[in-house]
Amino acid sequence: MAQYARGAAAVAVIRLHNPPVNALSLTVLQALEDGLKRADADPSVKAVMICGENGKFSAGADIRGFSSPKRHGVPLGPIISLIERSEKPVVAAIEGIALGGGLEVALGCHYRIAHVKAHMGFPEVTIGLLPGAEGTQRLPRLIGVPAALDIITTGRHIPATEALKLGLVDEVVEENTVEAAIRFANKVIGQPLGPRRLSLKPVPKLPNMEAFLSEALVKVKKQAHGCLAPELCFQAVKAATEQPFADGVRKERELFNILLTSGQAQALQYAFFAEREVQKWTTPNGASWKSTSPQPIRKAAVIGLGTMGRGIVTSLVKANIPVVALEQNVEYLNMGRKAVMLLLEREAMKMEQGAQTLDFHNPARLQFTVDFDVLHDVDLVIEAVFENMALKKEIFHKLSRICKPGAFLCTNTSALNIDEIASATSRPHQVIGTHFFSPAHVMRLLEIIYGHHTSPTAIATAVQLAKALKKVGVVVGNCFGFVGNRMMFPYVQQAVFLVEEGSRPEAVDQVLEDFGFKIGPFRMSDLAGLDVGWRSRKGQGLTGASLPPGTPARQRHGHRYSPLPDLLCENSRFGQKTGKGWYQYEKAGGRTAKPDPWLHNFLAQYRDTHHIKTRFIDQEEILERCLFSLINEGFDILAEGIAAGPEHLDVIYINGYGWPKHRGGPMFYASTIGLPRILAKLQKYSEAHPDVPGLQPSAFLKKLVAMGNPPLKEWMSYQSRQSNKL
Ligand SMILES: CC/C=C\C/C=C/C(=O)SCCNC(=O)CCNC(=O)[C@H](O)C(C)(C)COP(=O)(O)OP(=O)(O)OC[C@H]1O[C@@H](n2cnc3c(N)ncnc32)[C@H](O)[C@@H]1OP(=O)(O)O
Repeated sequence: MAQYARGAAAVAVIRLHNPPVNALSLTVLQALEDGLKRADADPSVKAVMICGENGKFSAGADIRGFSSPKRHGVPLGPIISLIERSEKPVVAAIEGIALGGGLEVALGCHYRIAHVKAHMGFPEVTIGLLPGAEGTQRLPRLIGVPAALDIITTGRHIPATEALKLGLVDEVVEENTVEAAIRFANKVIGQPLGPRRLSLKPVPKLPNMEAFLSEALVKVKKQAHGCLAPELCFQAVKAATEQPFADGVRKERELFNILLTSGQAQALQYAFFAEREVQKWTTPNGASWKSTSPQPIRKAAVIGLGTMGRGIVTSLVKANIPVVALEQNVEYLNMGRKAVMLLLEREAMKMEQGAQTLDFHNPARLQFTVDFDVLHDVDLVIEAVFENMALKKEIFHKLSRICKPGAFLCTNTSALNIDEIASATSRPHQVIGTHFFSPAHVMRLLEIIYGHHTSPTAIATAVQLAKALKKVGVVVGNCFGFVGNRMMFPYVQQAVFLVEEGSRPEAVDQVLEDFGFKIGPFRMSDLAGLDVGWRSRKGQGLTGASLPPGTPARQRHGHRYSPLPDLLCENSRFGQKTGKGWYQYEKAGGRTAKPDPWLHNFLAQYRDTHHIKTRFIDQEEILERCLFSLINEGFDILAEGIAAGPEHLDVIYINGYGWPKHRGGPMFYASTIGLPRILAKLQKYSEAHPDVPGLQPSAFLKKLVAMGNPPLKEWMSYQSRQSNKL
């Protein structure tokens, strides 16, 4: 709702009230309209001030309302016009946030006063929409086309100080914003309102508007990766430059409706709520966020300053957590120190642009050492050495001796068994997996893996750490590859099988990049380094010296196996770092992937050697075999209770594996395709390839189809406790 009250003297106060973020529900909008009409009708009211309850103006329209079948109700646009038409000055007092429809309300007001810590923006593009309450028409009239396009097509939040420079707000205050706005309203009583009505203003002209717009469109399309909303946001702003206000509003509405019914908006809004839902973690034995408090992390340590360790140290410093960084010897320590300092200097430069500072030259905040004893007083250790169980166990054994009793011991691993690592310590309840993604100071995902003995407090503390690092922490159970990599294995395996059968790396990558992945599986493998998987396969006895003599080249444990990735490594093709992998690069460390005739020849010879008849593989088969095998593994993960729900898998894939957010994550995508279709296709492909377990439909998928393809929200109610492997 919105509360109506009288402020000092002749100012009516309308306070938006809908905790926690004052979203503009139908009730709030109705109350806002009633308040405006009441103020208009009262001759003793000379001005109106609109603010939000609890130090937040408004987070905009209620996002849940967009997918509600009863969406029709009080529309926001007309209420904003009502505010603008008021004959009494209306002042917005912006505290906390004014986002989306909230900012549109503020733009309808004649004046805007913001608190210095407030943020504003039009994040609609991030949930697949555009500012559909006349915002695309008012904002360019107020701050000009370049700034409006930037804000509307990126959805970025801008701080009040920037808003003041852009002319988006009239005043920024450090004191009580509501009182300042009431004083301001009193001062402007009687002043002409015409020039303050944005719908009456012309859009500021640019000397080269046409050229500017065509360049801007190219940039917007390039960054969109198949997402519709940025381009339609652009079209709406363009309409403001070409048409009168009323026509621009009509165009805005038309584009808004296209987006609303596109399916992408639904996917992006699902992703928005999924990200919040996974914060409310639970485990199969009943531990949960509700009943567990995290421990404070006042000081942390990172062991190992390779690529991952460097990124993790940088993340911790950025989060203002004092860090001890440890390496095994002085040579590695110096190399690590240099690399960390370089990363931090770059981060400091970026932060200075946003008027923030980064303190990392102070040894009390960042200390480098080779001495384990220095870790005696840290609250949490993140071990980030390479994937070697024996080494990790040795380190954890040492840590459990040196660290203080309450310290949490985290291992950054992408696949190894948390329980086995924990077994090397005297405190397995304080051991937890924290799987960072590279580069660790950039990537948002943190997979948090609890073992058999991990305490709820350790889980809560790791979740809290993720928040402090501005990451999305997703809590999952312990199995080989956890959630993300476990689902990735069959996906990459299919990509390699497709190449064996007749496709090419560039063809497979193209299909998956057209689908919306930032990078296809072969480009990704080249970037990560082919030797990483090779080492792991050697460790598992799948290749290398420990392979029993006589093992068929293309079979392991009775299942199909492709030795192609091993053969590339045997030819010293490790990917980008060696300038050759599935592609060729301009030099070792180069980044521009070019199809490689050597590889094409090599593939032809390989197929000849193994009597594989090359066949043409179409895009549909590439997409389905890669994606459906990944999704199929997801159903097994859900059945085993490794993740609490499909949202977890989707958040992991969007934030850690470049899955296109506008497709909502793999499990959401599966729900939009329809589970019966996925099952039928998997059945078809598994009949053609009976020796590939990843294509055998998951029992849980079959069960859901048998239960009538229930909506994603209901899937977990069909999971049986017996199949829980935790
Ligand atoms: C016909 C024309 C109509 C429309 C034009 C207008 C369109 C719009 O306005 S679309 C909405 C645009 N606004 C947004 O996209 C803002 C989304 N929210 C956020 O970015 C963040 O929530 C926040 C910055 C506002 C706050 O962040 P934080 O403090 O980290 O809290 P949470 O994100 O955890 O949010 C708390 C709580 O609030 C729920 N929530 C937030 N915003 C909305 C919203 N706009 N509608 C509905 N619910 C919202 C969020 O889900 C959390 O709820 P739970 O605690 O239940 O998970």
